[in-house]
Amino acid sequence: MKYDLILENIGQLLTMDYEKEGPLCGRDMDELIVLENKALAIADGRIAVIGSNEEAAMWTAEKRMDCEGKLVTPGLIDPHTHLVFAGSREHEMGLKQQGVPYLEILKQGGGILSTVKATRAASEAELYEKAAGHLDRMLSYGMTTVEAKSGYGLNAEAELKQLRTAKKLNAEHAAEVVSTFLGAHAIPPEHKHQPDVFLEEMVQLLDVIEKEELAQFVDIFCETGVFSIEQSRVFLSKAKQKGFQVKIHADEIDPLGGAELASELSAVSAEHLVGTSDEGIKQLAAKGVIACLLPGTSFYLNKPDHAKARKMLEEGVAVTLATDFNPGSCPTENLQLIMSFAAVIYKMTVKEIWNAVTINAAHAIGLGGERGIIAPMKQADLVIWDAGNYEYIPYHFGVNHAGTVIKKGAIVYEKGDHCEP
Ligand SMILES: O=C(O)CC1=NCN=C1
Ligand SMILES: [Zn+2]
Repeated sequence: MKYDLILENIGQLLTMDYEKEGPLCGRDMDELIVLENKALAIADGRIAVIGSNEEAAMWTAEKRMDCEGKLVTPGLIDPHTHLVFAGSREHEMGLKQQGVPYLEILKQGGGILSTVKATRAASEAELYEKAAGHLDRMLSYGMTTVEAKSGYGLNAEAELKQLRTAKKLNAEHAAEVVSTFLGAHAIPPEHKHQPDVFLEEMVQLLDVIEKEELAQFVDIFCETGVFSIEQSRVFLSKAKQKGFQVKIHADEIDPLGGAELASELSAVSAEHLVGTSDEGIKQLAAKGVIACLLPGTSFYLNKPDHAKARKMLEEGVAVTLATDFNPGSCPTENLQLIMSFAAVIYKMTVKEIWNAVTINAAHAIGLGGERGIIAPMKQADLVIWDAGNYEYIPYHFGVNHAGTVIKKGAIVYEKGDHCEP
């Protein structure tokens, strides 16, 4: 048969353990399937066959790419971003440098609420154009699938505007976008003294979100001065009753016990987890809740503490990593940089890191077994890296190592200057 594209002379091919049912947990994360000197063929957007270079010499295709001994991996997956928003918050850097805490800026009507003001004022077209630019950059970093949360609308009209923008991006942009409804992201000024009335308004939105298929997941910012454990429990339980899977921003600043609540509700994932207790970590492992860790955020907020990734791995938790891309607490689209932070700050091994940004990230956004792996008949989302081995990417930090990015079998990004490592 004639294939569409053949990649040959692949130095190292990371397929990830695609025969594994669920995400990799604990010590299993420190295993990596690395195939040396391979070739693969793509047809109709899917991996057709993986073989030797000698076998590939007999294959025919529209296009052949000589990977010159470079590393090829699944496309990176970012399971936690706030992609769709208007405005920016560079002015907050000065406040943070003066030691004004994140929650204090929010309390004074800044932070999330200043992004809410800009997002409410923006049109859907303006939100789309801005988010598409960020998505272009993510794609250039090798990030082929991205989760996008709402949460800068905080009223029916603006939340739906954000979610419809994300849905349109998923339909039209080369990258894939998975949506999460985070209407419970903060208490808007108009409901400052009646948070429960606001939460009920957000619950009422769930029917139209489900009808228009605008989100697969529902999330809440469970935090001091935002939403309590009890408010989070009620809100997420109502979302589950309506058929949504749930996630939770948990223990980001104060250790309220969000991880324990995530376990109680069998959430798909619990996210941030900087202050999570040892008991909370045990419960995450026991209930198979994926820990989505965001080292860029605790770095950028200059936090003295970071999520206890090593403890989580020792306890058998499934860990994934994400940028937490947002205009306030982590304004970076660069998941490769997050991989470096995970190595330095969390002391995660490079094998654990690669599993965290591929196979485990896929499971955290409902795409387990479909994305974040390279296997026959699976969608061909791949990166050819400007590097000869998988250790090089987190090691050489702060730059973009993606050479060629392939989404559904099509080349969607090619770096102009192929700089040698
Ligand atoms: O500050 C932001 O805009 C995003 C954020 N939500 C919860 N933590 C950070
Ligand atoms: Zn977040």
